[in-house]
Amino acid sequence: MSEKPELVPGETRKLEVLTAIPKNEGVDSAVAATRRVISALLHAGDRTSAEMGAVAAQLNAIADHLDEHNGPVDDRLVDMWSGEGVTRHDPITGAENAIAPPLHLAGREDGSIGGVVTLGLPYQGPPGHVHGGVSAMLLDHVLGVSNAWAGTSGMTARLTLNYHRPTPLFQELEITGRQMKVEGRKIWTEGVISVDGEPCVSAEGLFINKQVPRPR
Ligand SMILES: CCCCCCCC/C=C\CCCCCCCC(=O)SCCNC(=O)CCNC(=O)[C@H](O)C(C)(C)COP(=O)(O)OP(=O)(O)OC[C@H]1O[C@@H](n2cnc3c(N)ncnc32)[C@H](O)[C@@H]1OP(=O)(O)O
Repeated sequence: MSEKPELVPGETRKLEVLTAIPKNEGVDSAVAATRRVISALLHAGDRTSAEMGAVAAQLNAIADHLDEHNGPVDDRLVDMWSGEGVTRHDPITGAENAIAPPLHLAGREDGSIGGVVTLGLPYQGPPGHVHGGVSAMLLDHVLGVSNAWAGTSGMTARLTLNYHRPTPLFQELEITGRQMKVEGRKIWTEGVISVDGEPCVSAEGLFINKQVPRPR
């Protein structure tokens, strides 16, 4: 068994960005524009059918153009799982994933990781607040990356969530995670979503050290 909250003295890992930073060019800016579209379409129901029909035609033309120039899905999968691609496609931090908020994460010298994100309308559950399943998704990922940062990763076997208070939309959320313990193949990891230092959702995960092979 090894306790893993602290790095050993002298270890050289420094604060390090664990997710790709959007470069605001090329695909990153196209994805950012798509996020705007997703948000703008919410409650756009008071427009006329003709206006929205024209919007649908434009969006379909864009999708047709992208599909035409995309390689086969098997090749895209291989690219996603090599090099920088690993942090660019996931649905939480991925700069090239329009459904990612996106959250930017950094590893810290004390062995924890963290990041901030502000969520808007697409992530709403209770009025004006974040959907509980979205919080679960964010925390599952943050716990998974905490494991990568600590050096021993696995698949989520069990995720326990406690919802302490409603998590607001449109306010900066701080999300942190830390690997707590490794025992054989079992990995215990914890994380929290806070606002102004007050916890909104906390998570405890049991991960099992097993990797699904990367496509190649
Ligand atoms: C330098 C740093 C750089 C960092 C760069 C950053 C980039 C980071 C890149 C990438 C980060 C990505 C982050 C992603 C995060 C997302 C995570 C997910 O979404 S994972 C998908 C969802 N999870 C699944 O789909 C699992 C499905 N389940 C399974 O595959 C299996 O059930 C599995 C692997 C969990 C276990 O199966 P078995 O056959 O390998 O092992 P068995 O023998 O069943 O269990 C082992 C032990 O664990 C216990 N166990 C298993 N499941 C349990 C459970 N649910 N509750 C309690 N105990 C359980 C068992 O009782 C057993 O314990 P006993 O050894 O007997 O003591």
